[in-house]
Amino acid sequence: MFLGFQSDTGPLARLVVKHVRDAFVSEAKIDAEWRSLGYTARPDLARAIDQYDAFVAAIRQLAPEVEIDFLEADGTTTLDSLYPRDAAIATSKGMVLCNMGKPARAGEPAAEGQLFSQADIPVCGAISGAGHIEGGDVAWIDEHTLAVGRGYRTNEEGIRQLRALLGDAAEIVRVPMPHYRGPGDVFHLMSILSPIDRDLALVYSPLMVVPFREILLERGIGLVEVPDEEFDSMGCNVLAVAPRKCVMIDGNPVTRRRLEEAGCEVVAIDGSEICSKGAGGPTCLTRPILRQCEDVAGTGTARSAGTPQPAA
Ligand SMILES: NC(=O)NCCC[C@H](N)C(=O)O
Repeated sequence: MFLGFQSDTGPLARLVVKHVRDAFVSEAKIDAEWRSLGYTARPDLARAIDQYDAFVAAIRQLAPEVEIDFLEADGTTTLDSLYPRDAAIATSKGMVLCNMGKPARAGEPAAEGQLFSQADIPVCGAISGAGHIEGGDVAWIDEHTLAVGRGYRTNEEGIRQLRALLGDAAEIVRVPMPHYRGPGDVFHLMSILSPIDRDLALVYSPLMVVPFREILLERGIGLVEVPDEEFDSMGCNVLAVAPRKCVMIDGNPVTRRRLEEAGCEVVAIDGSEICSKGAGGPTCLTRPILRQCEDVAGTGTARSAGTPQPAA
């Protein structure tokens, strides 16, 4: 049986990112877009570049062999393209291109699709028409189970199309999301859930529906709770680079201590320009493409999107 890359916690072998230099592009572009996109303050480009370089270094510190594909600057996307997780979903059948719930982000899936095609990363389909889904609403909780948040960015039609695309490759668990701060806010499933290992997830339970929390517990996933005072500082948005090896935003000391007590190695980055102002944490900054397999025979081979699944 394989964990495969239908995982949000296996050792990262390959990922797609967009350097902030190529997402923010220029001072003029920042000036033109930050308010209308809902950023809390104007990002400082020079500081953002330094922070982004440190973020990539943190990933490489925990996963020295990781292969990183960088999206290029393009004329069809906004500052929000800094957060490539949201534009695609990784599955054993190939990548699924999303259809963004935030209209200003409409150009991002095609831009990622172009990179996938240049880099020979298979794409198995796209969400389209009235269907909306964003990758931040989607998380693997085991190799066959995909949790999908049904909120303001992801609708029923998007989930229906995703189900049809995946067929028996995955069971989709639909997770109703609360209204919380309303449609203008950035509030994804991964705002309240970060998978950390096969048996561990970081959660913010006050905004999680009971049936989903129970599903996590029934599947043997232990929960590390983010305290109230660290929710707005994105304490709950933590990237697992490998099982129990993670990158988080600094300024969340209680969450960090709880993760370390659960056996995690944690690298914290300064996210004041690249995370806080645009409301996207380390998981949002990355689109994992390939995570190394775990298999009971111990061959430990990695498979790319679209590689046929061995029989369980
Ligand atoms: N998965 C995520 O939570 N992504 C963060 C996206 C932030 C971006 N400013 C947005 O509004 O979509």
